[in-house]
Amino acid sequence: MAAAAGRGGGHHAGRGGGRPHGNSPKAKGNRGGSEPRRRPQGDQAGAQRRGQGREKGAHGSGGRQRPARSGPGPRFTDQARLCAYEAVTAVREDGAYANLALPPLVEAHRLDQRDAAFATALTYGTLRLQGRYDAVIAQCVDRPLQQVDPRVLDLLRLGTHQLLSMRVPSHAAVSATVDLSRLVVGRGAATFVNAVLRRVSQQDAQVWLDRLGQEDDPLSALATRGSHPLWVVQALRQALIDNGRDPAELEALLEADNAEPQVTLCARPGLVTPQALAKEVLRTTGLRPRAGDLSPYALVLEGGDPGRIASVRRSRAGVEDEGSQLVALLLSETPLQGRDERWLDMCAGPGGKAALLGARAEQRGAHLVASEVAPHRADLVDDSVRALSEQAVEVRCADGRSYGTQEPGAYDRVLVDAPCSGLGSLRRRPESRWRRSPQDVVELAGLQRELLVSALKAVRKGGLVAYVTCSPHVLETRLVVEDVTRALEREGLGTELLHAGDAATRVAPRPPAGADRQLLQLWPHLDGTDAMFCALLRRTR
Ligand SMILES: C[S@@+](CC[C@H](N)C(=O)[O-])C[C@H]1O[C@@H](n2cnc3c(N)ncnc32)[C@H](O)[C@@H]1O
Repeated sequence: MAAAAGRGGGHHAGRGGGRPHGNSPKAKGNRGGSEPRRRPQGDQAGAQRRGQGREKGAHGSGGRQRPARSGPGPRFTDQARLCAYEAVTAVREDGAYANLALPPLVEAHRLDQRDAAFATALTYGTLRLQGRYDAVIAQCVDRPLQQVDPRVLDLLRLGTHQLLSMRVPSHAAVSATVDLSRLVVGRGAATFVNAVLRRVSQQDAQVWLDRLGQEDDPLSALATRGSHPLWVVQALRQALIDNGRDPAELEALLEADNAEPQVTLCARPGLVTPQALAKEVLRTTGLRPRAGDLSPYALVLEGGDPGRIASVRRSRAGVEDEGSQLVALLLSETPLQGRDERWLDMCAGPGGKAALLGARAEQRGAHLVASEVAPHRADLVDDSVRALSEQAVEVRCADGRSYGTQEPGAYDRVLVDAPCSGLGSLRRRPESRWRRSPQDVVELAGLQRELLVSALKAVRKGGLVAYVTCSPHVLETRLVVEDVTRALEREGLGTELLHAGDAATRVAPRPPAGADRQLLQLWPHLDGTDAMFCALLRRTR
């Protein structure tokens, strides 16, 4: 059914019967039994970059990794803004992901820490608030934005972000963007950018916000001001209502999506304690982290580069949102009657939850199969669990949909962290809101149903399944659970929906905002986490 990805190939029950993984040198090496299980080279962050480099995004910006003025002649002095421009353009032209495109650009432009932080804030902020800025810019140009050279529009968005959302003095924001325009597009563009940004700079951010969307219906106005596509705003409103919340929270939710998330670490149990990790963070970064609210293993930092922390580099700790930590713990910490030895993470890549579950499995004498369909993401899982023993965690490359038929009733606990629209993690993926469409949600909802069916068949009677998404969209959350449990009931497979809110209250240092509900939904504006969803199901028949 599955191919072993790097570890545990020798004791894999279905090895060789499914999706081949022979292209991976690591998998080959392990099959031959000659490669050491723990790879000696490389840190986690570096390995993630290498792995992600095979995903859409990094290769898209491959042609941009050289500073535009690195050849003969004077080096353009404002490398930070040039770097941000190249990142934003790579996102627009090549479909790159900002989080993958930016690091190699920062390196290529040889930015120091301060400039790297500036370029990152400028790139991410510009992409997140692009909808709002386009509405501002549209009021300052005398033609439809579709008729503006897209490179010039990128420059105008970058300039507008500096003017309205960063602490850059107006004259500096305008003149620096004009200089950049002259360099990357030409003189004519620079004159145009100068005229438009001067108009933008005539009002402050609040005046612009008050002016935006005045002639629209209230939801469209909110979408423009909050810089989200209208269909996303409608879906989020529906999700709030579906979870018994006041739709008036919508504005706060959109604003939370527009804020920079804090850096959260997970001190993987048995590998490093939160206390020891906190000391290490202080020593390495000078920052004093605070304990998490929702996960006993979480530490929250105001900033800093987690790649510098040795425990992170050695996979004893990882960068992981508190919401992600909490939902993994809901699966591992909810009491179970009978055997509790075989755990499955069905959609494990890149491996944050697998590492936390694997750490708990190791402490409890259980065995985790961390399974992922995409070979390069299975490699990332392998990297993320490398501090754990081979007895505790086995990484496989397999389609999660096959477990229900290939290994029925074999597992005691199963996590389905399903591929989803990601509408719950818009803070982290600044461009994703502009890329996704309602059609994506419909397509993903089909796959999510198949994966949950497979999980409920793969778990033994009395066993637990956690169905998780990083989206609050009703189609990807409650409706998946309801449809699947109803359909399986007709086949004679019974399930009981446990109270995930109560389970969260038992696990989390502070109960999340939605702790009163059976289906747990976390919220960026209330919990400070991604909008993770978790349904906890026990198989009864
Ligand atoms: C939301 S991510 C999982 C995140 C992961 N659990 C973590 O905490 O790092 C969903 C993953 O499911 C994988 N996936 C997509 N289709 C799949 C399938 N049919 N079977 C197994 N995994 C699949 C994707 O490649 C992606 O890595």
